[in-house]
This record gives sequence, C-alpha cells and structure tokens, in this order.
Amino acid sequence: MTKAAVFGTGSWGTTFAMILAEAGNEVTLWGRRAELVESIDRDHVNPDYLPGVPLPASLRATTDPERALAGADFVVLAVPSQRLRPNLAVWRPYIPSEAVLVSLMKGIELGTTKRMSEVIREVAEVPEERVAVVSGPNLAKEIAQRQPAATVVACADESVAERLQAICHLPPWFRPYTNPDVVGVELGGAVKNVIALAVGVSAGMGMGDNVSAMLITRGLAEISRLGAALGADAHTFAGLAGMGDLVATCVSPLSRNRTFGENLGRGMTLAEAVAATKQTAEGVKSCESVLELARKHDVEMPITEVVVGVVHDGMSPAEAGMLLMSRSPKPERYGL
Ligand SMILES: NC(=O)c1ccc[n+]([C@@H]2O[C@H](COP(=O)([O-])OP(=O)(O)OC[C@H]3O[C@@H](n4cnc5c(N)ncnc54)[C@H](O)[C@@H]3O)[C@@H](O)[C@H]2O)c1
Ligand SMILES: O=P(O)(O)OC[C@H](O)CO
Repeated sequence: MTKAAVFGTGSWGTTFAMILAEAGNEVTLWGRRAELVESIDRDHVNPDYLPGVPLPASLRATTDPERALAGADFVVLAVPSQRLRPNLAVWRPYIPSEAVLVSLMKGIELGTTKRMSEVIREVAEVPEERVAVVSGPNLAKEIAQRQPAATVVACADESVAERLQAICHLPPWFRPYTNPDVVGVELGGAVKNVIALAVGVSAGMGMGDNVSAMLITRGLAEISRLGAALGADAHTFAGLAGMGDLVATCVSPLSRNRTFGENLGRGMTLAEAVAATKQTAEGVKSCESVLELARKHDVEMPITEVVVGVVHDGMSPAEAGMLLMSRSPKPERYGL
C-alpha cells in the first residue's frame, strides 16, 4: 500500500489527505496544534477548517513529523508558501531518501522569488524528478463536500507524475491530469491569486461582470507573458492549472483571495482585511514576489502592479482602475 504524509491540516491539506485516504492509500496528516490533530485522529473531523465534513476513519494525524514521515512514499506539502522553507528544514532529516515531495502550494517566495518546487529542491536537496506539483481549480470546500473536480499533476519525470496521478485518482469525485510543465503549472496557481485580488477589488467597488471578464482575460495575458519569459509551455495556461484555476478563483465567493480583494474594494484597510481573513490568501504576499519576478525578467504586468499598489502601497482602488484604463492603447496580442 502506498504511504503518504500530508503536512498542513488547513482546508486543502485536509481535503487532499481525504482524497488520498479514500483512494486507498495509508495517509498521515501532520499538524501543529495538538487539539486539532486529536480531533482529526480520534473524532475524524477538522472543526477549524472543514466543519461538518466527516473524514475517513483510516486517516491518521500527528504533531510528530518523524512519525508522519516514517516509510512515506509521497510527502505532500500544504502550509502557507512563505512558511515552507523554515518548516521543511525541520522536517528534512526524517524524509525517506526515495520519497517524492509534492507541493499543493500556490505562492512565490518573498525575497528569493522562487516557486515552491524550487524551494523544495533547495531545502530538501532533491532532484527535479522527485518534486511534483498539484494545481488546478480546486476550491477545497467544494471538494470536501464531494463535488467533482479535476486537477493537474506536474513533474519533470512523467512516470512520477503518473504514479501520483494514480494514487489521487478517485472516480467520480477527483480527476487528475498529468503535465510535464512544472513551471507553467506553478505560475498559473500563484499568479491567479493576484488576479483574483484585482477582480475582488473591482467587485467590492460595485463594478460588474464586464470588468471581471476584462481582468480575468488580461490577467491570463499577464500570466502567459511571465510564463513565456520563464520557459513555461503556453498550452498550460489554456488548461486547468491556467485558465481553469483563474476562472474558479476569480468568480467564486469561496475564494479567500477574491474575498480579500472585495473587502479592500469596499473600503477596508489592509489590517482590517487581514483581520477578516481566517485562512491563507496567498496573493496578499505573493503579489510582491510575482511583481519582483516579472521585473527581473522584464515582463510587463500592469494588473499585478496595481494590486501591489492597492494592497501594500496605499493606492486607492479608484486610482488603480484609473491607471489601468488610462494606459496607452495596444493591439490585443501586445507582448505575447
Ligand atoms: N483552500 C483551497 O481551496 C486551496 C486549493 C488549492 C491550493 N491551495 C493552496 O494550498 C496551500 C495551503 O492552503 P490551505 O487552504 O490549506 O490554507 P489554510 O489557511 O486553510 O491552512 C494553512 C495550514 O498551514 C498551517 N500553518 C500556518 N502557518 C504555519 C506555520 N508557520 N508553520 C506551519 N504550519 C502553518 C495552518 O495551521 C493550517 O494548517 C496554499 O498555498 C493555498 O494557496 C488551497
Ligand atoms: O481560496 P483561494 O483564493 O486560496 O483559492 C483556492 C484555490 O487555489 C482554488 O483553486
């Protein structure tokens, strides 16, 4: 039986652990807080992140990383992106030498502008063949309620992607596709959060669906430009980890990033919006690292620029809208 250790008892870590357990794997969740871990292990519920959702009785949980990692074939990482590096450094000594490390995270590291798979390779000192990424339109709450969803499993080694695809394939509930384009899959996941913040801000200001569609479509152009500069496959952005996730996140009231943006658009300050957000809205921090990454590669990302302005630099949502709409006119395929 395949063994998986899942690090992070938040919404997605718990939901993905649930999928793996129901697909017949032996799964142990690692969490920081003893009380929550005990609820999962003993009562088969996660009251903090998935209240009312029954978890599989076979799912184990522990606060001990060594115990979680013993004999693991797959090590699945689902903590906030900016917290991955210090945590992984602690877990690293217990990771089995042949285990595949899997990122569920959708962020870019502040300071280094590294994607999560790059951080994993660096900290765990593993080759790219042993690092995979899972990303797609996967709002955890919907999946936890057993609505169908599809995702993308990316790894430079296609046989590893196929192994991971096989252990998380759970018909008719969860359908994973493989893709060798790790860069594109990760960029799609991280940058859509920034665009969802922009869509949320516009919705919070009372703007309608034309504005949402404009931001989603031009957001996709930004993601594609950055992807092209970083060597991603353009086809990835038309797929589930690109357009698919962008649409789900930008339109869903379940999205933490969209909701965070809506709160700013309604006039909350950054501190108020942070206080109102109980879970991880990755775009709030990653908008800065995405912009820095774009600047390093000389890629124009005007929506990302104004998101950084509104979230971190005191720009008003009205000023952001004015700036975007006053840019010089261009052919639609400009820069692509
Ligand atoms: N929730 C979703 O629908 C969803 C779907 C796909 C991908 N993701 C991505 O998965 C990642 C995890 O998101 P989530 O939704 O599970 O987040 P969450 O906010 O629901 O949970 C985060 C988890 O990380 C833990 N954590 C927080 N700070 C920590 C620290 N300093 N050290 C160790 N653990 C810490 C929390 O206790 C919690 O268990 C994010 O990158 C997110 O973008 C989320
Ligand atoms: O709630 P969000 O905004 O973090 O989005 C969740 C997932 O990434 C959607 O695929």
